[in-house]
Amino acid sequence: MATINRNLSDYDKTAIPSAKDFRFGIVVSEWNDSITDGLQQGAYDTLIENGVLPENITTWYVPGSFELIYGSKKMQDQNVDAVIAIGCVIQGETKHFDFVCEGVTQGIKDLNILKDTPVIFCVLTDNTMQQSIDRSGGKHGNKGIEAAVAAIKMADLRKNS
Ligand SMILES: Nc1c(NC[C@H](O)[C@H](O)[C@H](O)CO)[nH]c(=O)[nH]c1=O
Ligand SMILES: CC(=O)[C@@H](O)COP(=O)(O)O
Repeated sequence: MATINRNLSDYDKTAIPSAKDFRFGIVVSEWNDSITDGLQQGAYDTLIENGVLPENITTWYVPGSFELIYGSKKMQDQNVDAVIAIGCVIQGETKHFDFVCEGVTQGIKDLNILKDTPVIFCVLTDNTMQQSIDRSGGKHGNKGIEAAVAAIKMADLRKNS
């Protein structure tokens, strides 16, 4: 289902496990920070709304989305129950977009395989800035909210599996 057919901020609050005992790491790319700051705020607020204590949320910043791989790897070692990797990659004039998107996708996938702390992929890969605006608190909701919900669910699965 395409994003335009659902709002990224919508979720069933009755279907979220208790998150009060969980610790979360958030790694945020500074590239396109007008977008990633909105994604981070959405994720942070959603964690708090679902019972996570502020002192149990650690937030780090990295230069760009490609550095989310290393930052998330180090965050996995910080005694957290899940990591949220936040970035915004926007198509430019060259193929660099393709390599950054593929690299960060594969890198975060690898972290989910190699270590036992889930890393949530909250990376926008958009054609235009407007698409990013629409998905970071605009008309299509906030992907940071979606990512925080996924992080809570995966932390709960990790605890119970
Ligand atoms: N063009 C975008 C980038 N590019 C930078 C890379 O992510 C990386 O920081 C650089 O290649 C040095 O390793 N990053 C984004 O997050 N978003 C972009 O649109
Ligand atoms: C995703 C990128 O690295 C891209 O925005 C850089 O722009 P350009 O392809 O014009 O160099």
